[in-house]
Amino acid sequence: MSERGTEGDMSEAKVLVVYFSRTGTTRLLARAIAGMLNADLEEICDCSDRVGPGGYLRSLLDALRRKPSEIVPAGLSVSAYDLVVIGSPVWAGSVSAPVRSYLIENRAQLPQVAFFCSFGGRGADEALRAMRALAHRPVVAECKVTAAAAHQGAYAAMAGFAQALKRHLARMREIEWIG
Ligand SMILES: Cc1cc2nc3c(=O)[nH]c(=O)nc-3n(C[C@H](O)[C@H](O)[C@H](O)COP(=O)(O)O)c2cc1C
Repeated sequence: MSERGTEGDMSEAKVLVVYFSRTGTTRLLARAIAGMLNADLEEICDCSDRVGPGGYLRSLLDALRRKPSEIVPAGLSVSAYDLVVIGSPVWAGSVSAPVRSYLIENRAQLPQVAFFCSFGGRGADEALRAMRALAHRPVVAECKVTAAAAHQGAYAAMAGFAQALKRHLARMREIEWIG
């Protein structure tokens, strides 16, 4: 499912924010960062039933087994963007299965990447490490936000993350002009 950003002061850099969210927390963060970067937004939809206790258990097992899940093919092509920002909930101290699949399926076409995750209280660094390893490329910036902070609207970390990404994109533009 995709939503288009509007034109603004970041109009020269094309940014896509992609995320998976089982219960809405990572979606909150994704919408916030997409707004800050005037980016397009795409939700990863997977084909497994992840609702309720059964869905929780299925998600936990997928994560423990480091098993990618079947996902709906992406609607927006990552190769059309200068930067792709990818967000995942932390599952069992790692990346969620749908984001694992997305990274595996799209990594050959990925431009520059940045990652964020939402989590209950532990395992965010490991999840970000797993995302880095799956992407097979250097990462511009990373951000982790607890679910509690996300639901309180505490987006200071996301604002700092967005600033770092804007600075990076501005530097890239300068290098292109000089080159
Ligand atoms: C299967 C499963 C495993 C989880 N494992 C962890 C974990 O290892 N560490 C943690 O801090 N939170 C863990 N959580 C909590 C989620 O990371 C957290 O609630 C997150 O913000 C949910 O994002 P979402 O609402 O976008 O799905 C887990 C949640 C699920 C469903």
